[in-house]
Amino acid sequence: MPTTETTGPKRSIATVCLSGTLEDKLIAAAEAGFDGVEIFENDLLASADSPETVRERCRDLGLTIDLYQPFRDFEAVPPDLLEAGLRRAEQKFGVCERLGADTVLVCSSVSPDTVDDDDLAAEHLNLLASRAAEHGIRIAYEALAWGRFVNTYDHSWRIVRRGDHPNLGLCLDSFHILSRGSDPSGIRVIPGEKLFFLQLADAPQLSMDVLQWSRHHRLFPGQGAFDLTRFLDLVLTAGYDGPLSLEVFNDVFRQSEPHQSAIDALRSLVTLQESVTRGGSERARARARIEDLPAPPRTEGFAFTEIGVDDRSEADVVGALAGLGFTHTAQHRSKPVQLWEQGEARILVNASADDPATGETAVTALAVENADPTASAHRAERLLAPILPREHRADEADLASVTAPNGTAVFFCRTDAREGWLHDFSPTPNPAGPGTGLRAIDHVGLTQPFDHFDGAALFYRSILGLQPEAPAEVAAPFGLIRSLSIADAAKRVRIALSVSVLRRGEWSPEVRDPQHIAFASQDVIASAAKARDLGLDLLEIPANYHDDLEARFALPTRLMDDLREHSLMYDRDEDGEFLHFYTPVLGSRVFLEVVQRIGAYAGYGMVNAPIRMAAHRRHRRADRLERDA
Ligand SMILES: O=C(O)c1ccc(O)c(O)c1
Ligand SMILES: [Mg+2]
Repeated sequence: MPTTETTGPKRSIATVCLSGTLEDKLIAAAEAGFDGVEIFENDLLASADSPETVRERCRDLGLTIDLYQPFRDFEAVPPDLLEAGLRRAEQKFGVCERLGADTVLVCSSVSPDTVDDDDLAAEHLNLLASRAAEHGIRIAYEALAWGRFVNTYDHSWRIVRRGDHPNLGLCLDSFHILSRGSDPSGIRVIPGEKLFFLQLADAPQLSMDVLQWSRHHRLFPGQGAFDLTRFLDLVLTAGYDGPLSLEVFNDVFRQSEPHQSAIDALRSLVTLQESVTRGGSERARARARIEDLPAPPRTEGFAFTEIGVDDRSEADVVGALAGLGFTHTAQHRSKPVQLWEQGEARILVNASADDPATGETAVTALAVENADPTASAHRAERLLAPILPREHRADEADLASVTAPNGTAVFFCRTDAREGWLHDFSPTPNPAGPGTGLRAIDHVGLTQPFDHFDGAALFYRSILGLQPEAPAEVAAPFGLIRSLSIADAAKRVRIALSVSVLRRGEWSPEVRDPQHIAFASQDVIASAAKARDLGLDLLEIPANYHDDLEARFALPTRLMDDLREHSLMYDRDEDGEFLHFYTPVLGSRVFLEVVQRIGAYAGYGMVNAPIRMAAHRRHRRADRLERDA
C-alpha cells in the first residue's frame, strides 16, 4: 500500500498508461500510491459503470479525477463543424460534471477541415471555454507534435493568450515538446496560472514518424533519452501547481500486469522529483519536494555477488573460481554458502539459493557497499521496492535487502561493520593462493526479459542512485541484443543490463538469459596465463575474430600473439582500450569474465558479444557431445 506520502505536488497517471479495464487501472493506480488519474475517454466508454459510479469508486480508492481526455479536432473549422463540435463538447461537459472532473484536454486539431488561422482558433477556443465555464470546467489546450497547424507549445500559447478566457489554459506534454527538439526554456515566461495541466513522458531517441513514436514508444520519465529534469524544473519555475501526471503510450506497458506498471510509474515520478530537488531553481525545488526520501546510497563498489548453484553446477562454479585464483576463505555458519575471495572481489556460492523462478544456476544477489545500509533500505522501501524477508538467526546480521524486477536480491552492506555480513562466516583453514591478479568486481551483467527491461533499468537507477550510460544494440547470432549499462559516478558499481529484443517463438539460443560477473585485472594477459596454469578452461575465441581484429586496429604483433594465445578479445574507444576473456557457461546460464580497462575506456566490449555468444554455444555443444559419447 502507499508508502510515498504526498506532501509536494499531487501525482497522477493517465489511464492509458496501464493495461486492463478502467476498474483494473484505477485499482492499480491507487495501490501504487497515485493521488489522481486522467481518464481516457475510451476507458470510460468501455466501462459499464456510470460516471457517478466511477467517481465514487475513485473517491473510495483515494483518487481524484484530474482530467478527462482527449477532445479533438475542434478549433479553426467551418461554422457547421464548429456547431457540431460545440454539441459534442456539451455532452463531454456533462460527463465531466458527473465524474467530478474540472478539466477537459483539447488536442490541437489534425483535421483536414481545420484552417491555418490563429485568430479563428483563438475565437473558437474562447467560445468553448465560455461554454465550459457554465459547467465550472476548464479547457486545457495541448499542441500535438503532429497537429495540422498547431504543433508547438509556443504556438498553442499564442492562441491561448489570444483566446483570453479565464477557463482557457494550456496542457504541456513533455513528449510533444521534446520529441520535436523544441527549446523548452520559453515555458518559464508563461504565467503559472495559465498552465492548467502537465503530462510527463519520456521516450528513446528514435528517428521515426513522431505520431508512431508517441503512440508506441513513450516511456516513463528516466527510462528514455529526454531531459525531463530540466523540463519539469522549467514548468515548476513558471509557477505550475497542478498535478504531475504521467501519460505514456507504450506497447509493452499496455499489455503488462498493471500493478507492476503502476509501481514503475510512481517510482519514475518520485525519482524525477528527486532530481529536480537536487538541481532545479529554488521555486522548482520547493515545489518538487518529497518528504522523507533518504538520499541515494553513496556506493563504494560491490560488497559481494552471490551465485546460486545446484548439485550439478556447484562443482563447475567452484572449479572456475579456483581456476581464476580465488580462495575459499570462509563458510557461512548456518547455511550452505561458501565465500570465495581475491583482492576485493568476493563471491558467495550458495547451494540453497538457486534461482527461485527457474531453479537454475543464477546470479541470485548483488550487494553494494555503502555507508548507511539502513538508510538505503529505507530509501528503497520509499521507492516501492519489495523488501525481502530474510531468515536469519538471532546472532546473524540482519541484512537490508530488496528484490529487483527479475528476482535478483539487492543487499546494502558495510563489509567493515562489526556486526556486518562477514561476521556470519567462519574462516576456513585454506591459505590464500597467489591469485591471478584480480582486484575487484568490475561489473555484473544481467539479461532481462524483454518486457521487464525498462523497469529493471529504472529500478537499479532509482534504488541505487546510479546513472545510465549510452544504450547500444548489436546483431547477435540469436537475435538483436540491446544493452544499457548503469553506473555510479566513480564507476565502482556498474550493472550491464541487456535484452533480446522482441524475443518470440521456439528457436532460442543455447543459453537463455545469461548472467555474468566480470572481474577487474590490471594485466589481463598475465591473469589469463596464470588461470591457464591453474587449469581454468578459457572460452575459445575463433581465429576469424583475431584476423579481423588485426586488420581493424593494426595492433602490435606481440599483443596480437597474446590475444590469440589466451583467447582474449579486444575493444577500443576514444578514451582507452579494453581486453577481456571469458569462462564457459557454468550450469545453466552464468559465466565469468576478466577485464582490463586501459585509460578511461567506458564500455563493456559489447561489440564482441556476438562472438562470445557463438563461442558459448559451440562450447556447450562440444560438451554435450563429449558427455553423450
Ligand atoms: O496520440 C494522441 O492522440 C494523444 C491524445 C492525447 C494526448 O494527451 C496526447 O499526448 C496524445
Ligand atoms: Mg498528451
